[in-house]
Amino acid sequence: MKNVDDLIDSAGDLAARGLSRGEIADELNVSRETASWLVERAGRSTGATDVETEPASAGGPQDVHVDWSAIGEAGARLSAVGVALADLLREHSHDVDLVIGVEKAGVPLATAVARELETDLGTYTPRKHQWEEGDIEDLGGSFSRNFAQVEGRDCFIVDDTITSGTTINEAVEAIEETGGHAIAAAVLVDKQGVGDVEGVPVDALMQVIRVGNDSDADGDE
Ligand SMILES: O=P(O)(O)OC[C@H]1O[C@H](OP(=O)(O)OP(=O)(O)O)[C@H](O)[C@@H]1O
Repeated sequence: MKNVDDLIDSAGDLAARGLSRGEIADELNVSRETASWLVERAGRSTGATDVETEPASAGGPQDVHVDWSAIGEAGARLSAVGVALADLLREHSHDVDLVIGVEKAGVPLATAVARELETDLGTYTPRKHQWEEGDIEDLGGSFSRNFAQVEGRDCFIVDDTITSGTTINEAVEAIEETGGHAIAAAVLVDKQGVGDVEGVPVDALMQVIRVGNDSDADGDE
């Protein structure tokens, strides 16, 4: 995807296929607010009338779409990026023998990291993946039984992006609640500048730092 028009078209296609705002946000790696804004724009350009709308500021939501498909579509590139993420994580410990990938996009990256670090691999599915309706806070995430279990073990966490920080927070909490211990996390791109979650360092190969204040109503950037 090269520009916002491509994103708007994709959001419109996904909405037409019946995907929810949350699913569109997942698919396009943007926040839910941005997904709603994109779908609204797609509806305007096609004249569709069955589009849910949410208020958006005149300039649209402040978000950054991360398209890392050039890495994800080629195994060799994915492996190379896995080496870089592993190198970040090695700074925190040489004794960790479990890497937890956050479903879905974090898992292929975690697989590459686990291979590089010669560790076991586990996966965590965030609660939002099980959400259909009702209060998302009533749901819990889950660790797949097809992979290594986290109880009693130190581990690293790997994901692709941080947008709000919700998922990485949830993953750290879930690991601790399950009896594991998160030593550090690494992602490709951190849009939030998380730094750490409850004392667990969070590293990123790239940080997105917005410069200037656009239409920021608070004028505090
Ligand atoms: O910091 P947050 O606001 O929580 O957003 C970041 C999360 O959102 C994406 O997952 P998502 O479930 O949307 O997509 P995926 O299933 O393709 O990984 C991304 O892979 C992170 O896990």
